[in-house]
Amino acid sequence: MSAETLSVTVCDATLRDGSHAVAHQFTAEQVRAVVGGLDDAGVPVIEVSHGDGLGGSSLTYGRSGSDELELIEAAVQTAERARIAVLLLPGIGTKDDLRAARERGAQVVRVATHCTEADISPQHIALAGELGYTPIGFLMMAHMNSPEGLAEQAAIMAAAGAEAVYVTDSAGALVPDGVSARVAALRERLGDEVAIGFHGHQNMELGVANSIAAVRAGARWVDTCTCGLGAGAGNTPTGAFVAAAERSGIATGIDLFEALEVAETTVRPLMRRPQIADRGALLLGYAGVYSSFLLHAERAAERFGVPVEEILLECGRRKTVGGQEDWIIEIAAELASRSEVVA
Ligand SMILES: CC[C@H](O)CC(=O)C(=O)O
Ligand SMILES: [Mn+2]
Repeated sequence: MSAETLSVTVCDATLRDGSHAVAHQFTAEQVRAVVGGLDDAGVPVIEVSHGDGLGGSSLTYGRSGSDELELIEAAVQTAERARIAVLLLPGIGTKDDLRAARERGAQVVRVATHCTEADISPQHIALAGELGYTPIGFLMMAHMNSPEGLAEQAAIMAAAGAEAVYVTDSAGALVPDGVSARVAALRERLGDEVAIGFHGHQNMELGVANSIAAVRAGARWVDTCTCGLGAGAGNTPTGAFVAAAERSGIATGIDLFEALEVAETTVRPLMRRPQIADRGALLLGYAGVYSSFLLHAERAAERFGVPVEEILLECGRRKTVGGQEDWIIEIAAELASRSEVVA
């Protein structure tokens, strides 16, 4: 296939992954402004949910400032062309959450599991199909499984009815070769009936390069966030991806200049800190730690008076996965008591 014929569906996840970066405090007014701008720019799919997916509002993951169903409804009412997507992690979100979001007009759902636990997704994927969603599988922390192992997991999601399955680099730990190998393995295992997606994080500043590598290896869905707003150092920035894709002969259908306009006028003013790969964020990628652990680790570091880097490196050594946010506190407490013993 020549590079000129490649085209991808971009899902802008600013209003979901970006929710981590604003402590889940998006308002309906902000959702309308962001969705309006992205829709005008031609972004075909826009994801809106708590950062940890439907039902994520909790003490463990952080309480939402606004009811996420109202945010989804605001997005649906604003979008003229774009489809609104939601994220669901079985065990955090429930089947009732899936039904409620569908009633508010969400059309696409990504059912997310750890990269070795696709077997907890079939009932949610099947229900999503019955409800009329486009069901998509989302294999998180993809660096923690081999290409072949990940392909086996993807096959479970595909058999349940997923129309696409994502290689999700939750920790921003993959380099382009690792992305290509995983996408190629899924491609070979799933054939042409099921599309492959890629979701990247910027912890080692490879979001755009990894996304282009994914497309070259056969991915046809790519996740981005406007201004990169997302967990850790953020996600593959929408503007940078659209520009690099255009220069690489990959069609996104998105108007670069309009995407940059919504970035500068609507999303950048919402940012609480710059999305950069500073020491903590970079170590997430290097140590292979879930991007959304960064803010939890920073809070624990302050509370226990220990270096955030030590917490993150220990999370990496323990191979922590999503849902184990409470370990961050435990690790910080242990580090603090060890340093007391030394003193
Ligand atoms: C907790 C859900 C998580 O933020 C999903 C995601 O975007 C990822 O794994 O990268
Ligand atoms: Mn993410």
